[in-house]
Amino acid sequence: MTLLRAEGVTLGYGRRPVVHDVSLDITEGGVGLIGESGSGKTTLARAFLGLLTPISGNIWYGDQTLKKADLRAFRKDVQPVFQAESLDPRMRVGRSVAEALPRHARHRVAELLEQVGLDPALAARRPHELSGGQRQRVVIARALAVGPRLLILDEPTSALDVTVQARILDLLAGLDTERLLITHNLAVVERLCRTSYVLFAGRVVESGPTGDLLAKPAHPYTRALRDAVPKLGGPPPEASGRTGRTGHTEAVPATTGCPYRLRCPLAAPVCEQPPPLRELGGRRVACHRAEDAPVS
Ligand SMILES: Nc1ncnc2c1ncn2[C@@H]1O[C@H](COP(=O)(O)OP(=O)(O)OP(=O)(O)O)[C@@H](O)[C@H]1O
Repeated sequence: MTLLRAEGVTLGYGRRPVVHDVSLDITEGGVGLIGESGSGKTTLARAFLGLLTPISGNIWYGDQTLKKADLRAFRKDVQPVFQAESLDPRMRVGRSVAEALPRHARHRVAELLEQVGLDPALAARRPHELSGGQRQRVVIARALAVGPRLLILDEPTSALDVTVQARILDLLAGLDTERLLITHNLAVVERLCRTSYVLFAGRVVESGPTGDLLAKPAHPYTRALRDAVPKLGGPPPEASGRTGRTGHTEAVPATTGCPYRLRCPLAAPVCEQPPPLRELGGRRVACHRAEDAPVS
């Protein structure tokens, strides 16, 4: 049984739904949630952390819905890793990590800092006295303090330069916790997630093994994302002239039929009908024209 899973979850703010009918299992080997800004990734992450209650559908923690689950056990099992800016700027980082530990285990700060590749002597510094990569390691050490089984990582490396990013990804890949990783960068999920879900306008448009998604995107949006993201270790997006987004920001999502149809090079009259999420070649895809997509 998977530790955490969403079943037909619709989420929103006030009465406005922004995530629609998403089902997602956090399976072994890492799960990536990919999509451009505003696609609903963080909203879904908040629901998985129990910070947002679904309008409909359920988040399951083992065999219980989050509503009925033992929240103490949940908070120990599932930990968020946010961006380094979430550290209290006034607090020495050793204390930040200590606060995440149970009282009887506060002596473990040095051990946790070492686990994330930091010199324990850095515990005496405040966040602004560390590099961006070091700060992100502190955030990871804090998340590891309670011995979680699953980390939920929201853009954990997006503020870092490419080489530092690669080292943080190495660190995350070496941990024996499960992970749900949220990013707009396919190169990051390629490194850390066996399975990926692509979100567009709050809907899953494609999901399946990450390697297959990248090698042969079935959905035109996955293809656009794949062709836009900078490669790890490659030139930064500015230098390559790529944005890391799809580059088609002029067309807003359609509110009827396929949400991607106003941007889609394959759009046809059939796309005015909502595409069901269907099995295709070992993955699930919500596209009427998936069979007509060029193969590559
Ligand atoms: N607190 C909020 N109140 C109202 N609307 C919100 C709130 N947070 C997010 N939204 C809206 O919900 C939608 C999804 O936002 P969300 O932050 O989940 O997207 P995202 O994919 O994580 O984007 P990004 O990559 O920029 O973080 C957007 O339209 C956003 O404007």
